[in-house]
Amino acid sequence: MGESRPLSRSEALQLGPGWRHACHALLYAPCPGRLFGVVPLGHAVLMQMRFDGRLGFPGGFVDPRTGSLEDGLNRELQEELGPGAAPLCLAEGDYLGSCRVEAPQRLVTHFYTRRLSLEQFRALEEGATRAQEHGLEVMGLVRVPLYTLRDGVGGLPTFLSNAFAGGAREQLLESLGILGLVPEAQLSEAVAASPKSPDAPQPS
Ligand SMILES: O=c1[nH]cnc2c1ncn2[C@@H]1O[C@H](COP(=O)(O)OP(=O)(O)O)[C@@H](O)[C@H]1O
Repeated sequence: MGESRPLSRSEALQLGPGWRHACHALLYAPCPGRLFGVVPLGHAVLMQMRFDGRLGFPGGFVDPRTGSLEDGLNRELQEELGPGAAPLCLAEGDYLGSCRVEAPQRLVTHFYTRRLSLEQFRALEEGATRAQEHGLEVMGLVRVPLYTLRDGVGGLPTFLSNAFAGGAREQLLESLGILGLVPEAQLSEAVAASPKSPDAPQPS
């Protein structure tokens, strides 16, 4: 994946036909539970295990020549999350930002976030096995652990050492900070402690 550069929605939509567009969304809900009765979960954040073994957000390629970005995103969400995604109907107000990447292909990614109730979030999880792409492009949904365990590595740092599709890891980190789901200092510590980070203590 080449270097990714932010650009505005209107700049993105003015790019020529040689550019492909993809929209993805972070869906989240406040989650009052505690792991082992002790560690606060904070929020449930949805990602998915993809067909290629990488983690990503629900969404996919869209064609802005045939409809709005959000039309394309909502269609992809239904294919990947099932009919339970239909009532969500993401809109321009859910848009967070866009990035362009030149290599290996000319791609613009558009990112959205939507806060759900925990009941809505659970209904999505329960319905996802009936989605058209379940077992095909989507192997299953996962919740992102937002906490860091007492060993300093378990939880978010270890989650971040997975393989991610495209710019999904950067989108996750940026939106967790912007939405205030994880304090910035804790995010930076999790990145540094992630077992694949060059700054992390390496196993001897
Ligand atoms: O969560 C993500 N965030 C950012 N880019 C992603 C994410 N998932 C996939 N991509 C990239 O977006 C493009 C579309 O991939 P995706 O597999 O979502 O489309 P599709 O479902 O229409 O086949 C690919 O270049 C992929 O690398």
